[in-house]
Amino acid sequence: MTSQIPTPDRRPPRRSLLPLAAIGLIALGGAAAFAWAAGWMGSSGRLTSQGFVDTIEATGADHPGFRRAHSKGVCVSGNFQGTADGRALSSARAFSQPAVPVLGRMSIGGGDPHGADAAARVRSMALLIRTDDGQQWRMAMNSFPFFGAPTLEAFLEQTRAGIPDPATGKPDPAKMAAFLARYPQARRFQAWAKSAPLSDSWANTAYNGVHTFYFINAAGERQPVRWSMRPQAPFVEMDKAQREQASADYLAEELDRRLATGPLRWDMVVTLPDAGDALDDPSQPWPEARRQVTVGTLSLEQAQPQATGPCRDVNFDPLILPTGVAASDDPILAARSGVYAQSFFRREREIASGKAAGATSDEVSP
Ligand code: HEM
Repeated sequence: MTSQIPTPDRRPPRRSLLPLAAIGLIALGGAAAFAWAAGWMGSSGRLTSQGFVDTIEATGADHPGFRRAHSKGVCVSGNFQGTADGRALSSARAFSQPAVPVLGRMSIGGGDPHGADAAARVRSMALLIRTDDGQQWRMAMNSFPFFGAPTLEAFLEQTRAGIPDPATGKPDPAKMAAFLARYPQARRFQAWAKSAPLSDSWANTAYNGVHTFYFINAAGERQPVRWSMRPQAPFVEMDKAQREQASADYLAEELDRRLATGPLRWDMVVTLPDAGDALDDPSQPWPEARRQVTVGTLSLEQAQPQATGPCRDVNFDPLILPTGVAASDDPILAARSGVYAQSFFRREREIASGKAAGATSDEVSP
């Protein structure tokens, strides 16, 4: 791995510590009673990002200084080049500036910063695109094609179902069964998780933004989109036996080998909905036949361990958007901003107070 990744702006993101007051509006009737019972509401009675992060933390061991989710990853860097089709849909400078510098992070799902790469069902890509007009576009995408829960309350219940039972040290399967009974639409995600083949690399995996955003062009026209990064590297499946034999840092090592031979590229593709497609529920996929437009190419050139790399202290808040891109009314998207800020605050405080040796050494694994 190289050490030439440019140092990012370490100022707190503009939306850091954004309270979940807005989300409080959705806590109506039974949902509010449920959230209170679930421990997600603070003593003020409001929904809080602190409560959500507390719940995530309760699902596993403490790892001071690390992200509370997607804890294991590496920093990457490269550039983004927009297309004419991208410029027609959005006035974001990322589509018109030649080769915009990108700082990113490739990660695996889960809260264990020392977990086995190949065992992770979910792989991820986060990007910070900084354009020469002083604006930033941050995004955090996953390998799943749609989210696993239709609402915040549902996702909280799913997260709580993953908290180990003190009697067994393992999550109680009855709680996950209760979640699926209450939210049958979540079975679609379970089916994806069981059946979708895993690739043998971060480089040949597609990453999906999942939420709806709006692209706004120079004429002020607003187009709903969902974006994905589609790898130019061909898909190669990694079967169960190969995954079980792989080293703990398999994905990072494999990425280094590929980068040593040249840049890795993804096409940024946006899907446009038809009337009636869900705009505010990321658990509802849009039909495959919807129109798709290639709006840019991402090239990654370098990687670096997160403990010493510039992505460690970045909050890839998906609501930090440039002019020309706007958030939809998806309440899960809105909630992520506050929850990520809370996770960021906790991990940075642990690092600053010297409680996070594992997150600051130059070793990714202990
Ligand atoms: C309410 C729903 C969600 C919650 C509560 C949640 C929670 C979190 C938390 C706490 C972090 C760590 C943030 C940090 O410390 O910087 C995180 C990271 C991440 N999340 Fe989520 N998440 C949610 C939904 C999603 C969705 C829908 C996606 C993708 C489509 C996603 C993708 C990611 C990625 C890629 C990262 C790692 C970003 C990085 O590399 O820094 N999350 N999430």
